[in-house]
Order: sequence, then C-alpha cells, then structure tokens
Amino acid sequence: MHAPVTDAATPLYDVAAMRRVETQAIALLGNDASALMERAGRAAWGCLLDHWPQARRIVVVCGPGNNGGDGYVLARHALEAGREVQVLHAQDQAPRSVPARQAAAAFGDAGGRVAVAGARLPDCDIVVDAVFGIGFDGRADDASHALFAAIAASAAPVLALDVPSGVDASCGDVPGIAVRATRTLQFIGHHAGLATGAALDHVGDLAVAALALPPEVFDGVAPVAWSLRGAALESLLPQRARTAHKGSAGHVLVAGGNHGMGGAAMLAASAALRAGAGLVSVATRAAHVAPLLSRTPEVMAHALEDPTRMAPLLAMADVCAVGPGLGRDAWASGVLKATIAAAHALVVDADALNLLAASPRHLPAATVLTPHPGEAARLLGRTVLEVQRDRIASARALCARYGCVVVLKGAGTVVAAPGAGTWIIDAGNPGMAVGGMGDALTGIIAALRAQGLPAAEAAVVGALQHGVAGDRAAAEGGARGMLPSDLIAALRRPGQD
Ligand SMILES: NC(=O)C1=CN([C@@H]2O[C@H](COP(=O)(O)OP(=O)(O)OC[C@H]3O[C@@H](n4cnc5c(N)ncnc54)[C@H](O)[C@@H]3O)[C@@H](O)[C@H]2O)[C@H](O)CC1
Ligand SMILES: [K+]
Repeated sequence: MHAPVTDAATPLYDVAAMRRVETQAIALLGNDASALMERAGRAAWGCLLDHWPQARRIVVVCGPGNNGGDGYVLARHALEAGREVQVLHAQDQAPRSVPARQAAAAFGDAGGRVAVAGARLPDCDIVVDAVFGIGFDGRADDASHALFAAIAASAAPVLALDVPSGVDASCGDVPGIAVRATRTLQFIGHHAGLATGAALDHVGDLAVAALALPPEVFDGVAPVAWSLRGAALESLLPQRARTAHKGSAGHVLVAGGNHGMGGAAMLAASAALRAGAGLVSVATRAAHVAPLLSRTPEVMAHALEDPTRMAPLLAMADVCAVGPGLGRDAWASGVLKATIAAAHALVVDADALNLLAASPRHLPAATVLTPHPGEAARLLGRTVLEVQRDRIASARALCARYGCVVVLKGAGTVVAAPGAGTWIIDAGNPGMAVGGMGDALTGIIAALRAQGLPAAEAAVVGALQHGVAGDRAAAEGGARGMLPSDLIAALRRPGQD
C-alpha cells in the first residue's frame, strides 16, 4: 500500500522537508524572504482576529529567528488595527536574520513597543508565541525556559506561530518544557511532529495557513507520514455485497483469555463481531467458555487447555488474533507457537508481544503487531521514553525489525507498513486510556483482515475506526468513565465524523 488509503489523507512533513518547501516558496516569491514572512505574520493576525476578535491587549513574545520575525509582522498588523501591542524578547535575543530585522524595524517605525521580557508578562487578552518554530533544536536554554515559564504563568490564551515553542516539529518530542498553546497555526504545511506524542499536550487546536502559495512549493518534497481523520472512515470500510453471507465476511479466531483474563478475549471477540466479521471463534481456557457464551452467544467458544490441539481451529479461521489476556505461562507460549506455525493471517497483541520480545520468532509477512509504547520498548530493547521521543521512527524500526505492519498505540497512533508509508491517526481521546481498549482494537483489525483488507489497510482503517468509535462513545456519554464496551457498541453507529 504505497499511496495513502484515501485522498482524505493529509501529508505530514518533517523539518528538513519544510526547509525545502520554504526555500521553494521564497524562490517563487522572487527570492524575497520578507514577502513570505509578511504572508505568515498576516495570516497569523487573521487567525487571531477570527478566534479572539475582542482581544485588545496583545503580548507577542519573539525569539531571535524567523519565527520571531513572523511575530513582529503580526504585531505590526495588530498595532495598525488599533490594538495595544507589546513585543517582548529575551535578553540579547534581538532578531538575527535580515527579514526578521526588517519586520522588527517596520514594527518600530509604526510606533511599536519592544522590551526585554521579565519574569511575568504584562496583563493581556492574548499571548502570541513567536519564540521558536521549526528552527528549535536540543533543549530550551535558560533564557527560553524563563520565557516559557512567563507565558505559562499568564492566564491569557496562547496562539503559537507555526510550532508551540520547545516542541520538536519533526518528531513531537518535548525535551524540556514547552509552551502549551490554545491554538497553533502552522505555516504552509502540516508538521509531522505535531500529530503524535508529547506534542499533542502542547498544540491545542491545530490549523494550517497555506499562505496562498501554489502547490509547486511541494514539488520533490516527500511527506514522512500521512494523517487520517474520522471523515475518511466510511469510504474506507469494506462494503458488503447484497449477496453477502456470513462466510463472505470472514472468520476470526481470538486466541487468549488465560486464567483470570477471560474478559480480554471476550472484548476482542465482541469488537470483531461489531467490526463486521462474519464468524468469530474464541480459543480460551475452559472456565471462560460458559460466561463468554452467556455474554456473547454470537461467538463460538472453544475450551483450549492443550495448545497442541489448536490446528483445527486455526485451519477454519481466516485470521487469528493472538494475545488478548494470553498471559506469559507455558500455556500462553504453546498457544503463540501453534498460532505462528499455522495461522493464515495474524494480529499479535498484548502478552503475545511480550512473549515475542522474550524469545523472538519469525512471523508471517502479513502479520500486524499492535504494541503500546511499553510493549514496543520491550520488542525494540529500548526504554519507553526513547520510543515515545520519536514515535514515527520507533514504529518504523519495529516494522523493519520484524518485517510486519506495526500499530504503535497511544495519542496519535502511528501505523508503519513494510515498503509502504506511515500513517498517523487523527482520532481518539484520553477517555480511551483504560484496559481493554487495546483488545477492542485487536478485534477490529482482525475483523477487517477477515473481510479481505490487506494487512496494512486493515491496520490503518482499524486504528481509525477504533479512534472514531472512541470519539463517538465520548461524545455520547463523556470521556470520563468510558469503557471498552462503550467503544465497541459505538462501532455500529454510522457517523458523519
Ligand atoms: N518554513 C516555512 O515555510 C516558513 C518559515 N517561516 C518562519 O520561520 C521559522 C523558522 O525560522 P528559523 O529562523 O529557522 O528558526 P526559529 O525562528 O524557529 O528559531 C531558531 C532560532 O532559535 C535558536 N534556537 C534553536 N534552538 C534553540 C534552543 N534549544 N535554545 C535556544 N535557542 C535556540 C536558533 O539559534 C535560531 O536562532 C518557522 O517556524 C516560521 O515561523 C516563515 O516566516 C513562514 C514560512
Ligand atoms: K512558536
């Protein structure tokens, strides 16, 4: 799957790519960098007017680079519109580049006030964060820390220009502290780093200003990933023919539910049914068969105490989802071994991933792995912090190591596929941070595989469907106290997301 699964996918760029776009944009503007800065600052002023039309007192905190230059342009427009404007910068952090110095001079010529920032910002109606953009690297130095602290201490909303300062625009890492924006206006294109990971706690509402540039500015520039929103979902889900029958929608086998963990297998099986699998079987401990059937009679539940007897169950299933509630004992290892040896297609989750990390095995090519950051860390031999620091790179590394499709769960789920692209899911909410949500995702992906989607598409569409259902469940009943069964029930409801 090389192209994005739909034209509703949004290209995401890293800093290197955005630098090329910037260079091509400036060339198209007659090599006038100030003209591009003027468009950015004017677009930012328009965004401020749209969202804070009543704001009278505006504080713009400018850094030494061109992000700061954008801030000076916004400040001049605000001043010319009659607002009370104060530009602040850190000690010895006056604008360094020619366009930024020109923007600062134009602000001064218009009567603008510039001062060195103190520990606290003046009272204001809005703060504009123009400290750092895509040029930020490493960790914020002490002077920047002081600016971020002053911005955080202000009670005013924050409009971040291009990037919330202190966030890595390529990978989303926040090495130290960073500005928490109410809204972030990106320039020209979407930053990959603002779509996943720690950045999601800093961007607020995210938008992009295209700056009226022609599409040629992106010529020869490859996105590092594609973002998918809920609106794309309905067009991506497998449609059933009028002549569909339960056999044509595929057969999922869920293998898991060790002692004390039968619920995980039940959730995966319920989700597989709600996501459209024609038949769902479960191979689980004998003690879970009765309760499973009483809760979900649509499922065919098989008592499995001897993993060597799995072959007939695997033979009749189109895809096996192994891992929900599997545990890590000898039974679990036997189930995983039998599944890898005989499954037609595999979705590997939870403790099956931990067993894999402990004793790596070769996996069939069209396998989908669905780790959360902790499981990914164990599979990669890294720390969770290292995985989360660059989620796109981590998902790709795991994909390369095992030759499988990888769904790295978490805020801004990342899907990486061998020889194909990388996708980031722009759906889901903090209410989904509860045990069992991963079991539901495993069931959804297995159901899409069983309905004929290739591994990469099943992973991307399944992760999107999971996030959309989570958002629907939160919209209906609130994110607090949301349960996996709420999400599974929401799988049924078609939505205009
Ligand atoms: N890319 C585009 O299409 C557009 C870019 N514009 C704006 O320009 C910034 C990028 O500007 P640049 O000068 O390259 O970098 P920054 O302004 O982000 O800041 C870099 C500046 O800060 C110093 N610095 C970097 N890291 C640190 C740190 N950890 N601690 C302290 N200081 C640091 C560094 O030395 C530089 O001096 C982009 O984001 C847009 O806002 C155009 O104006 C619009 C289109
Ligand atoms: K900024």
